[in-house]
Amino acid sequence: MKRPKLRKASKRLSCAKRYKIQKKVREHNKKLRKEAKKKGVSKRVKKDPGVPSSAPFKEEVLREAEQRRLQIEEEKEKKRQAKKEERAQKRKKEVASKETEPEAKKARQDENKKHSEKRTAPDKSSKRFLCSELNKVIDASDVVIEVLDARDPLGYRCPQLEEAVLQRDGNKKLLLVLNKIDLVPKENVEKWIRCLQREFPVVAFKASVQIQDKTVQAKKRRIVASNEVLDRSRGAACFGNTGLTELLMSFAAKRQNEASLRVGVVGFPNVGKSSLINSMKGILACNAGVKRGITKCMQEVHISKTVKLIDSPGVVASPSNPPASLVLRSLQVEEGQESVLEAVRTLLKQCDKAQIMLQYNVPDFRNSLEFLTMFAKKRGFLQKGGVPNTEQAAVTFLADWTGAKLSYHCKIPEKHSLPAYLSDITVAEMQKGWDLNNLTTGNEETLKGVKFPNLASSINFISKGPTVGLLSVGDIPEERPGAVTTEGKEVCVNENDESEQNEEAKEIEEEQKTKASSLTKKPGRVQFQTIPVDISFSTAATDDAYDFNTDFK
Ligand SMILES: Nc1nc2c(ncn2[C@@H]2O[C@H](COP(=O)(O)OP(=O)(O)OP(=O)(O)O)[C@@H](O)[C@H]2O)c(=O)[nH]1
Repeated sequence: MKRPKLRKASKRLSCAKRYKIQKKVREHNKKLRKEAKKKGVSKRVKKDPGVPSSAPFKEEVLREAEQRRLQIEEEKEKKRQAKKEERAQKRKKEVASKETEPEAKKARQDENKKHSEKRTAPDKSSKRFLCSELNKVIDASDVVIEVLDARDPLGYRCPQLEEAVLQRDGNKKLLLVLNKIDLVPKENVEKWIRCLQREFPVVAFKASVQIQDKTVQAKKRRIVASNEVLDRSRGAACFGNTGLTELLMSFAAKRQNEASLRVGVVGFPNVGKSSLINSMKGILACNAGVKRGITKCMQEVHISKTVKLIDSPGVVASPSNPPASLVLRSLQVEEGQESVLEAVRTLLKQCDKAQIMLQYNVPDFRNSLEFLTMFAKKRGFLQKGGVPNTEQAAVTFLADWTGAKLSYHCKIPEKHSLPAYLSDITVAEMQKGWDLNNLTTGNEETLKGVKFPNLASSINFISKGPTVGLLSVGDIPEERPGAVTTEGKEVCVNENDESEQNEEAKEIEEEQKTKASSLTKKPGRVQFQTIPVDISFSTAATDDAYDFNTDFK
């Protein structure tokens, strides 16, 4: 009898055949892996699952991880710097050996070098280039406007710049513009105007920070279809521009010169030079922004037939200034000479801790790292696994201090004396030619229009006095990449700063101790720390601060 046919073929195999197939599959996979290795394709990295929210001591674990990450980064940075130095030394040796080569060859090489230098464009970010551009602006100007940040007018003054303007030929006039007055209490602004007026004419100014269109056509279009709500917002409003324009135009009209009045706008980086020019022109003629050192070259902008404004790069601050001044007025963070975390530490030391806690809505902190960790959480600056991004927090914090938001103010010096380069005669000379009555009424109108923060919501900042600037290209040392490290920072220490330096050393030591202790801890054991930490990851972190400026009636 014939057996009925099965519907499906059986999967049963002889062992020999099964082993043969398995062997073939193994060989095929091996081949694929080999090929991938040759191409450099590595295995997919497993995703970090992070710390689960239910885990006990999540805060401590995250903080430890962050501190470990920072230490690893620091070590990497140190290694990088060491390599750079090694390379620089090698280069030096090479140069030294070349010097011993025959004279004729050397001369030929020099000639080639000269040619190539001529061909290559100058490095626009170099301090020497910025300094030479600034000098060009001073030379080309009839009137020089020194822009000061109203939050620390004394700190933003540069004696070397003022002296240079007074000493140049052509009877140049110097005018002080107190910018960003909307970030300072009114009574403080008034006192500063009175104080500074003893030396030079002062104009109070609030630049518009929302000018966007770049062309004159766009400006016309904007006027036709203006959005009332937008234009009346605090940022878009500009005060003091009409007064300053009239002042310059009346000065230009009094001159017996047909050429237009050239007005150089100078000051430290991010003080608002470009914003001032844009506000006076009414369009975005110069690039402005929160980033420091945007302006690299001089730029002329006609604001009327008789007046021409010249934008300039920021004054180069001398490394001999106190660290707090350098943090706010030099570009050392942008140039990589100082880490942003260190800059924040220096800055925090200048302020009242309680006011910082109130302003940023954070609980008490022991050091800058702890502050930044809490600040990062408040703002929602988190990395993978919920680790607070302290670096981003530091950048934001620093931008607040130099940019357009944070309100802080400095006290006016009790005693006033003229600086060495100014005499009563020079002061009188500087006041000549200006319509001073017009200037006073213009300032009064500006002060009436601007919405000021009140004293209670403004941070009390301790000014370090005028900042030393480098005005002569010869004073600026040749820049060697990576030559200055954070540890080897060249800072002039005067007697007053000594105690500050000791404090700083203590703080660094404390921070390092916390790092070291967290690293030596045995895995699985969590140590208790009595740090008040806010664990609410509120999305409205920045909104819950009480705004003292708003009338909630
Ligand atoms: N609140 C406020 N912010 C201002 C004012 N003027 C300028 N700013 C802001 O300050 C920052 C710097 O302004 P810029 O005009 O780029 O400063 P700058 O001096 O030209 O800067 P550099 O190009 O670095 O030399 C920007 O974020 C501006 O929005 C002001 O009157 N009030």
